[in-house]
Amino acid sequence: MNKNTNSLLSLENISVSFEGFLALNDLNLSLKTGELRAVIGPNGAGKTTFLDVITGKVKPTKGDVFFKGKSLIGRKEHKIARLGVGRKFQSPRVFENLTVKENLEISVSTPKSPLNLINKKIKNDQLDEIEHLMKVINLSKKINSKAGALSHGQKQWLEIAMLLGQKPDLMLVDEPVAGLTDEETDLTADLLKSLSGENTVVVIDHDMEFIRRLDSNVSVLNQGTVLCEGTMDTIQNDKRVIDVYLGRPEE
Ligand SMILES: Nc1ncnc2c1ncn2[C@@H]1O[C@H](COP(=O)(O)OP(=O)(O)OP(=O)(O)O)[C@@H](O)[C@H]1O
Repeated sequence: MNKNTNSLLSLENISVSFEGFLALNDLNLSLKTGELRAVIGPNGAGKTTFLDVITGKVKPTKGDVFFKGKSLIGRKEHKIARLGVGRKFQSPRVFENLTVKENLEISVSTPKSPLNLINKKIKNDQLDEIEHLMKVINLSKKINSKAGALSHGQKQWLEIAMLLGQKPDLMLVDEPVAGLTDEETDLTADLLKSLSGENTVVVIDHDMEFIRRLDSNVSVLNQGTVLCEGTMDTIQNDKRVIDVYLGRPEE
């Protein structure tokens, strides 16, 4: 039974064992609809495994995951995606030889089929949606550019828009600013921040300036469990977080 009935997502007492090694160890974490949540932690803390459990890629050895009141345990990855969980991996996966517009056409087309694109069966409301998405990611001027010609940051934003086009109820975004310039990093934070409220978003990253700019609640993972949760100011002043992750400024 889902204990957190107000939550969109809740992981309850989740453990994952890889041949006896506990990558997740009794992890509890829940999210409300419309929330933006950052998840940070040292290398090997279990952040990727946490996402893998939600998407059904990894099966927990213990515990339960509830999404929209339904248990996700035992469901196949594509079924979980169909239930409304969307994931963006670290490196952008856009179609480089297609234009920005064509990439977005694929993401908003239903059912997803290249034939829909070839036949130009894009409905008016889908065209409105594409226009809206291009404004969200500020790429309206690049509408007819090949995705392959975009900067790394612009590709990341295009892929975020493609994910948005699928209208998931939950977006999982894995290290979106790795390799981005400082300016692109700030713009990515502002973009993700602007999505909260209408969208529920989990962002994993190591870049603390980026996490601060998200201005969201932060969950700190360590050794497969949640060490601390709260605002950036709260977690930055938490002795346990300083000890295991942030470190102390050099004297
Ligand atoms: N398939 C696997 N088999 C064995 N051990 C694994 C497997 N996947 C992950 N692990 C181990 O589980 C632990 C958690 O890994 P995970 O990738 O979730 O951490 P992370 O917080 O995402 O780390 P990073 O910040 O380096 O990406 C690590 O010690 C990792 O070596």
